[in-house]
Amino acid sequence: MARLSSTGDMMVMVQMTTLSEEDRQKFSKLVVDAMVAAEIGVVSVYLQCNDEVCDAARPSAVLHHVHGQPQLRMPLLGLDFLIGPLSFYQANSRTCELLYSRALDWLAPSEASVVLDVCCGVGTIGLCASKRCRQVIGLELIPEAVESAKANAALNGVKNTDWKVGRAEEVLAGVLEALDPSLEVCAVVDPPRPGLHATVLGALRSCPQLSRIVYVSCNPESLVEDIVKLTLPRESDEDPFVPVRAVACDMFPHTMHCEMILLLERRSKVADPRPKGAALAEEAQAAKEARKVAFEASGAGDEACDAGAGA
Ligand SMILES: C[S@@+](CC[C@H](N)C(=O)[O-])C[C@H]1O[C@@H](n2cnc3c(N)ncnc32)[C@H](O)[C@@H]1O
Repeated sequence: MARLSSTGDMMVMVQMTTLSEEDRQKFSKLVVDAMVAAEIGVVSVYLQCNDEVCDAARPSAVLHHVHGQPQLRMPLLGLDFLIGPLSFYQANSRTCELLYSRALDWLAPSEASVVLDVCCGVGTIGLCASKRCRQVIGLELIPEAVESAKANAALNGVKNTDWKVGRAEEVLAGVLEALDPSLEVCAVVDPPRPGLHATVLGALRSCPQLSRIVYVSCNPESLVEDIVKLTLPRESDEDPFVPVRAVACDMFPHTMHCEMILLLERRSKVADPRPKGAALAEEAQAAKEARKVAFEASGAGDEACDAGAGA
């Protein structure tokens, strides 16, 4: 892994199989000497022991800091972020600024609102939002990233943030329950490729204080699945989200991949652009589909078929 800051500084993490102490020292010297001699701005080098057959090391993989700074400084939208080798950071710093600016413009938090930063990494989006809102609450799986988020808040003099380490699917419901019900809430979600856990989608959808979601996604397939779960009308709740606008963001130029930003708002807050008759017909059809899906999921359909077969 090589990570380049806009300052020209670079962090490098080299994976190797587990070596004896003596061999590791020799290998480390070769790597560091070569990188320093190359004069390409390497200011931090790590070795990671990975005995797997793929490059995704286990979270418990042993890490050795063998040269320079333990963290890399990444300036972003007027703030500074210190990041370690295990934390996620957007691959393209220039496009990342465009993406976060657009995401926060669409989120448009009021000064009185709480911003949830779900899958917050080192806290970049939440910290960039912190000046515009009352409080930021970040949720993140990787402990190193949460420690960086806390350190980055302190580094930038930001005091209105709270960071929770753990799986969003285990932490979010408790966070929402603990919120003062009079507060307005909006959320940025930026999950990994598989998208959000169903529990997270359910908690977001059923939180009445939550008026707006900005979904940042690196995988259009899981994005679509999650948007359907947030927006499909159901008989049990009156105010689902509706997709309002979306834009693709070329985070990975010269590849087939792109990042998406999608804004969702509560249906009651959005004027329906469809002609009235068409809207009613579409909703009746959607409700019919939803009833069919619920009926099939309950297994009642199978029982009916079985009964029919036996008759
Ligand atoms: C695409 S990255 C986005 C990070 C951050 N928002 C940013 O822009 O730098 C997704 C983040 O979600 C975290 N993550 C993955 N699964 C998670 C889960 N179940 N609950 C909370 N965070 C999770 C990853 O560790 C990673 O930091």
